[in-house]
Amino acid sequence: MEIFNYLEKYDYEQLLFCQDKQSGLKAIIAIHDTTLGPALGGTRMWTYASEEEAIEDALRLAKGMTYKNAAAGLDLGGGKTVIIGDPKRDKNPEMFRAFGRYIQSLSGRYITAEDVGTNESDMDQIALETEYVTGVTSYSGAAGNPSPVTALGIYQGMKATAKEAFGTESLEGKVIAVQGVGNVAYSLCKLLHEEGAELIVTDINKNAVQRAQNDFNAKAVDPDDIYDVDCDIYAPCALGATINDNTIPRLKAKVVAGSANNQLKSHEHGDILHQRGILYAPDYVINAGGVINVADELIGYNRERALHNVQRIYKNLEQVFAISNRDQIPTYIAADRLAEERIQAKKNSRSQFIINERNILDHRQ
Ligand SMILES: NC(=O)C1=CN([C@@H]2O[C@H](COP(=O)(O)OP(=O)(O)OC[C@H]3O[C@@H](n4cnc5c(N)ncnc54)[C@H](O)[C@@H]3O)[C@@H](O)[C@H]2O)C=CC1
Ligand SMILES: CC(C)CC(=O)C(=O)O
Repeated sequence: MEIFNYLEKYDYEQLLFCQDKQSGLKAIIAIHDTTLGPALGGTRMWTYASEEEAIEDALRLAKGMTYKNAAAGLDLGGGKTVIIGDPKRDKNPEMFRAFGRYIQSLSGRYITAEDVGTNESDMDQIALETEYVTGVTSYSGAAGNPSPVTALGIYQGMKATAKEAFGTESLEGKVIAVQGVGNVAYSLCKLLHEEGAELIVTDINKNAVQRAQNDFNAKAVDPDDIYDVDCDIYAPCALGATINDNTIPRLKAKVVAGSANNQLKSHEHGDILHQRGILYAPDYVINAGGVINVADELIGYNRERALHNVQRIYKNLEQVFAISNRDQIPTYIAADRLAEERIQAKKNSRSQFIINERNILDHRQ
């Protein structure tokens, strides 16, 4: 990868490599855009096939956070971290403390939270070294695990999408295929089950599948079969790029709405969904619940306010669908326009975030 070419092409600000031999930390922090404020985005720990794959993931996820935070109306820019390693085998507290010191060295330009492979205890370790971490449990007024709130946002967004596609927001009796039943999707399945939806689930983790079968009467299929099942809604809740050339022709659903980041392998797959009449709820609009929740920590966490703000996802999606219908464009382009307009408006008066100006962190208690 020609790194500077890539950074220039998609207008990234910063890419940092952080290494700590003693703890085994190998982290990549990508900061995409801080026009709206400090970059907030989670830390993913994953076993990447190569360093290049890890860099690409960090970059793509960071850009997604810029758009997510902008579309959600947050005064925050976009960034993300990936830690290379197996979260089940390679984690240790010192690793997250070392990572926390690297975050601290950025003086607030980047704030972290959980993502795939990391949890509240990891954030608590980071918090021993830096205040620029959210989703922690270790002090009063902490937001804790964002996943259930992300799930609530997906549920709201799925209802808005169902209303647009089926003429009713009710999910009762709808058949919903859920790919990956981890932290977010387990809570999502609970809400869907309570509303009377029929669930078909898959996961590479057999225990996760078993739990969904026991708790929600879900039907289970093998991981690769989830694309072929007869369903109304496909909910990708595992990793990215599952909407691609191989899977689109197999989808029976009328709606794609789930929590995974970067669901479209590339932009053209958003065009193909549009052409096929499959309504796509843009990933970074529908899955903003977690970041809305942890961002509230920055102004003194109030759960009631955070949950109230998460309800905005319903309206944000209605706005995306209205732009898409008005301009006859795919929903992913409509969402990009919404986010880019907000960033551009701010860019007219200022650009990068620097710590010694008034910003969201001024409210931190
Ligand atoms: N946790 C949060 O609050 C947020 C999460 N997201 C995104 O939502 C997605 C899920 O996040 P979490 O639930 O936190 O992660 P998780 O790690 O708890 O759950 C992901 C699940 O997907 C399964 N999985 C992985 N590859 C699979 C495959 N090929 N087929 C079937 N299952 C597979 C895993 O075994 C795991 O159970 C990720 O893409 C994440 O970036 C987005 C916004 C916020
Ligand atoms: C998990 C969230 C709190 C932040 C994030 O990284 C995301 O929304 O993808």
